[in-house]
Amino acid sequence: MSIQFEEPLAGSYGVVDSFPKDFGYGVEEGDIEDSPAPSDSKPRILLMGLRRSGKSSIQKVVFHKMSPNETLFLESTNKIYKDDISNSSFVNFQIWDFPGQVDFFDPTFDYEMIFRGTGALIFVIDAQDDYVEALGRLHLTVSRAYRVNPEINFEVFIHKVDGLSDDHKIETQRDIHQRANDDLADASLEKLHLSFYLTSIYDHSIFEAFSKVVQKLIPQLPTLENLLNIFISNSGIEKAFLFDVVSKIYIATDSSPVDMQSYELCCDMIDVVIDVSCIYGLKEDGSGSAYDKESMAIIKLNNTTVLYLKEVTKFLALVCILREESFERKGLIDYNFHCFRKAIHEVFEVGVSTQRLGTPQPSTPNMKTVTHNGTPRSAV
Ligand SMILES: Nc1nc2c(ncn2[C@@H]2O[C@H](COP(=O)(O)OP(=O)(O)OP(=O)(O)O)[C@@H](O)[C@H]2O)c(=O)[nH]1
Repeated sequence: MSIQFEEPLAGSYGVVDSFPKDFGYGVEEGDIEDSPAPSDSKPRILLMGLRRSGKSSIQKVVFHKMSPNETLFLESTNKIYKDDISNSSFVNFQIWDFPGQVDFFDPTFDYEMIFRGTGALIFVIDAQDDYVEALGRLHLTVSRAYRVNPEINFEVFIHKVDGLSDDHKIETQRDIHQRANDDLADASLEKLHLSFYLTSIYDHSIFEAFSKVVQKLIPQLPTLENLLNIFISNSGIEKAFLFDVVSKIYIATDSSPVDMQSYELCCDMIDVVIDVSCIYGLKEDGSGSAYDKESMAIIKLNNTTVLYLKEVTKFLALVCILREESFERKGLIDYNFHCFRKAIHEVFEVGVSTQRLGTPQPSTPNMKTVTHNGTPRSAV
């Protein structure tokens, strides 16, 4: 079904007719990267950690739709595995999966080059294992990386927490947090900030954590949040997520708190829509796409909640949660959505024209410009 351009209904809800003209996008003030760009210059997210901590599993589950059980059969990674996911996803970066122990003293390992082009370094710690060695490795890795590039976001995934009780999870997080920060303080690296997440591939926590990591690398995030806030408050919507359809990570949401259940509901909706579309939505000869401009879905739950999904760009979908009574104003919601969608496209078009005009690109974080379909593009 195509997007409708209905007249707004009169009522208590306003109409989003004037999105701010200044979307907050622009080239940030900052230094221009003066070091030579590495040949492989897409922004990077590095996945590091001890052997068998779960790095490859995370990458396969989040970006390649591998089911968690299948990861049991993954073989150990022996060399750096570069995964370029930009063709299928909004998220235009490379994920580098490192083999367990990286030897910083190995002369063939050019860690300076690697860290220079890195946006985020995710260090995975197996919470089901003794983590003393992992903490030592974490310290060595982040302190080296920080010296090369202090702009990297350092993210620690306390992983495999599906095996732990709730109390044990909290205790483990507290302990790891404390020890890691003590090590940094001892090395006078208090300015190095570590963010911690409890993750597991057996639930949505890994997608949530990855969402937060990616969001920090999107310079337009405040603008997107602002647009979502305006959209939901004028449409009687309770919560809205802007999803990268392929990975199911959300690249932005409105500023009300995210509860895990709502996020899971929206993820499940995307799965249902794509699965049904793959089975019944393609042409008879199998051509066509499971997700395109026409993609939209409405699911009414038995608790008077409605889930509403609509296409925003080739890679992005908006998924909203609202009450049945608010959905009676569907015309208004669709009109507002139309304005919202237009604004999102404009946000990303500014990026393209800025780039065409040859405006200097900022150095960090590494995703500063975007292509037409909203894909951030490296400015390294
Ligand atoms: N219980 C549990 N097991 C997990 C989780 N994530 C990964 N695993 C398991 O951990 C084992 C190791 O996973 P890998 O992804 O191969 O680990 P890796 O860090 O890439 O290992 P190397 O390639 O040797 O560095 C596999 O048997 C996975 O099934 C998780 O969230 N929970």
